[in-house]
Formats: sequence, C-alpha cells, structure tokens
Amino acid sequence: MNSQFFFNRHYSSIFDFFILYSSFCSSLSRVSINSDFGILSVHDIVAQKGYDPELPPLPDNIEEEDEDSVKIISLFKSQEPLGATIKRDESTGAIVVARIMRGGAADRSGLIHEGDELREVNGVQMEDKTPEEIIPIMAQSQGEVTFKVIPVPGIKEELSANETMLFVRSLFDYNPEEDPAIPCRQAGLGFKRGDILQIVNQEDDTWWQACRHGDSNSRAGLIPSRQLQERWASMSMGNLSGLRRSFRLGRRGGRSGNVESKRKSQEMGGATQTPTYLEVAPYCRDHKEGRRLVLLVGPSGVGLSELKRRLLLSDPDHYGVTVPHTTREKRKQEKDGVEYHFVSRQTFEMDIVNHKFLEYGEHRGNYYGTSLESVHKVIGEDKVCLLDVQPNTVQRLHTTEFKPCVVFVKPPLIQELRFSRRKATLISTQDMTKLTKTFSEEDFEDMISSAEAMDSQYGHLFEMVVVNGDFAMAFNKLRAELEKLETEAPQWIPVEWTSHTKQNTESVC
Ligand SMILES: Nc1ncnc2c1ncn2[C@@H]1O[C@H](COP(=O)(O)OP(=O)(O)OP(=O)(O)O)[C@@H](O)[C@H]1O
Repeated sequence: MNSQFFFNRHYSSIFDFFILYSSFCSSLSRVSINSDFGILSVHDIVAQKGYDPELPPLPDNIEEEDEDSVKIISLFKSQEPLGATIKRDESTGAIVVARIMRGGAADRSGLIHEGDELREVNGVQMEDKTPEEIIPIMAQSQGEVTFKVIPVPGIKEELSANETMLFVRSLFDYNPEEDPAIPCRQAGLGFKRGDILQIVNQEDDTWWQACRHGDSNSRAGLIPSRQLQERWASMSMGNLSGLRRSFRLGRRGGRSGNVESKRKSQEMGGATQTPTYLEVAPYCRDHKEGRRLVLLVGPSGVGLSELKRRLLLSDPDHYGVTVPHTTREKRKQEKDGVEYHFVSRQTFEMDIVNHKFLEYGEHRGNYYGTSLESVHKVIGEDKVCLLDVQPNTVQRLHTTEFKPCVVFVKPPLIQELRFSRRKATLISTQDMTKLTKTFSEEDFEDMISSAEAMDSQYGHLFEMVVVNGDFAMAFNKLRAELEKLETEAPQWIPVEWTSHTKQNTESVC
C-alpha cells in the first residue's frame, strides 16, 4: 500500500470545531477520570481562574459502566479550529483522534489526546460512522457540543507541553493544497522557501508540526518531515550538469577574457544536498564583531558585477569590495593596492601553495586571484564586504567567523531575459583589446540551466534569492534585503555558527 493511498484512506478532515473554555474542560476531564462518581462539578476551579461564563450543566445520560473510562467533554463552537484530526482504527474499527495539532485549542485544553476513541458527538453514536460522515455532523452542531470519548490508556491529563525551540529555514516551497499525500489538507501549513519555521512536534516520522515564525496564529500545522521531503526530492532530482559559470562569457574588468577557463577555487566538496530544512538560531550582532560577509552567487552574465558595482556606488562608506592580486604588469594609470595588488609570479605561486587565495585563475600567462586577507581587510574597515564567487567557494567561507549571507542572483524566465537584455552587451578584454558582444539565445539558455544546477546543488546555502529581470527592481530588492541584515534583529543563521565559541553563544538573543 503506498503512503498516499494510506493517508487518503485513513485520514479524514480537521474537526471544524472550536473550544471556547479550554481551561474549564481540562479541569472537568481530570476530575471525571479519577472520580468514583464519574463527573464532578468543578465550578470552584473555574471561578478561581476567573473564567466566564459558568460551567455548563453536566450530561445526565452517563451510564454506570462508563464511569471510570468515559470522558465527557463539553465544547463550544467559536472561530478557532479545534486542531485535531480523526481516522478509523484499522484493527478495532473505532473512530479515533489521529493527531492533535500543537498549540491548537484541543492541545491547549489538555483534554483530547491522540488515540482517544470518539464514541458520541451530541448524543449521536459514532460507532458505525465513517470519518467523512462525522465531519458534517460536527459542522451542523451549534453552540455547545458534547463529545463522549474513551481515553487512550496510559495518557496523563496535562496541558500542552512546553514548546520546543527548534527553528529551521525552509529550503523549498510547500503548498498543502497541492499535496495529495498530506493526511489532512486543512491541517497543513504552507510556506515559502526562506520562511523560518518553529518545529513543535517531530513524533511522527513523516509529518511534523510547525508554526511559521512571526505568524499570529499559534496553532501548528502539518509539514512534511525532513525524511519525507528527502525521499520526495531524491525521486525528483534531475541531472546536475552545467554547474560552473559559463566559460564562454568572460568576466569583465582586468581579469576577463577567458580567464574563467583556468579559474580555480579551493575545492571544498559541494556534494548535492537535498533542499529540506536548515536548522537555524536567532542571532544579534555584537558591535565588536565584523559585519556579515555578503556573497553573490549566480551564473555567468546574470549581473553579479553590475549589482555589486551599483551597491558600492550607492553607499561607498557602507559597502566595500576586495582588491584582487595579479602578476600582470602594472599600467601607467594604475596604483598598487587600488585596482590590484601587483605581485611577482613567484610570490603568487607561493601564495597558492599556502592556500591564501579563495579563487584564482590564469589568463594569457598572468595570474589573477582573490585572497582571504583582502576579505578580512574590508571587514576590518567595518564595511559590508561584497564578494562574487563560485558556489563551491561559498563553503570555504561558510564559517562562524564570516557568517556569510549568500545571495543567489537568478535569471528570470527566458522571455524576460530576452527583453531585459536586448540592449545589454558583454564586454570582454583580450590583452588590450576590448570585445563587445550582445547576448545570444544560447547565452540565455546556458544562464538558465546553469542557475538551475547551482540551485539544486547549493540551494541549501542560499539565504536570499534575487531574480535579476528588471535591473532597477532587482537592485532595489537586493539593497532593501541587505539593509534588513543591518537593522533587523534577530537574524536567523545556521545553528552551528552560534554554538562554537563563547562569544557567539552570548550573542544569541
Ligand atoms: N537586469 C539587467 N537588465 C539588463 N542588463 C543587465 C541586467 N543585469 C546585468 N545586465 C548587463 O548584463 C551584462 C553582464 O552583467 P555582469 O557583467 O554584471 O554579469 P556577471 O554576472 O558579473 O557575469 P561575469 O561573471 O561573466 O562577468 C552587463 O552588460 C550588464 O550591464
């Protein structure tokens, strides 16, 4: 039996019911279970807690044999869903509570538990009913609704357990409305890639319960567990070719031409990670710490250099860029340490051996490279260091020290790419000769497939995604998001960046 069939068959729908007096119900339940006389009034407890209105009258049709096993729960319909799902138990045929959503009314009441058998709703026997028949009975009930349940053995009556403090960043979009496998669609929680979720229940291997951080609704919803998502993703994972930035489109500026063809970065793995959830923790920057490094990643020609250049122009006191090293001859108008650090070939090669470069490449007999030290220099000036790198270089910088915010710059759909780049040119320099060309259809296709491959392989590292269709829109979005990095607290960073050092542990809000 496949899981989809299983879920569809055995889970029905969330109760469309709402608890008004959850605290009252909780008190009632505890007394009813332990009492020799069945159900006792608990007006005093309710009164002490200041709940209003009065306790409703107790049902008078409780049979003797039910006294120590049956629980009667009076609920009132309001606007809040009860937060529970029901199913038919395969072995006994009974209607049972399948799932209690954390933080929902049922959970907060502490009265209803997973596995409780539902005997009656407002005096209507549930025994011979299917979950599909029960839902309308409940939906038609108004005001006070009385449930008769047989509690699952061994469960202590208690109010909702403390919330867990596991936070994750979702690495994929999820829409329960489009998921045929979800056990109960109405109980699902939809989210977008990048949303911060608080996981409140992981008892089920396949369906976790979570709340979206920042939502006013504290009732949890169902989301696919990591395992389940990994299974789905591995089934749909395509071929990852064309990962590297295109070699045909050279970088502009001094190290352009086909320097990419020999471009190297410190290989740090880069195995494909299934995009599921990344465990994160809240972080507030201590003023003694450097600003977070901003890494721009994207396929060749997508506009990384242009975005970086415009950010720098927009606020040169706030943003900074690294000065690369080169072994080529210094030109008349150039100054050492401004356009480049001009070094000898011997020095450059020593630096390669000593792993000083994050990335380096060779073009027409000259080396070009970006050193780790140049990144430290910009951060040391209390600026936001903007660096565009190959995706596999990201992993080398993905450390507690740099806490990089990785921005993935994505091309738009091909129609928009054609339109937005109709006047754009690519400038490459070969020796002293500048070559200008317009984008070809093949360039667009390469850009898109390269972006897809990057996203598949490195998407788990990307904190922001900016689609560079209309340039002004992309630039404004990027600038606004980067401003939030400075102003918004807390930020959410991978949990391992907060646990290594005493300094970082203390910065957690
Ligand atoms: N949104 C856009 N609309 C129109 N033209 C754009 C847009 N973004 C970038 N361009 C233009 O596209 C060309 C390539 O951009 P850019 O050099 O910034 O790409 P890149 O990602 O740095 O590529 P490479 O790494 O190969 O140098 C430039 O002429 C740039 O002005």
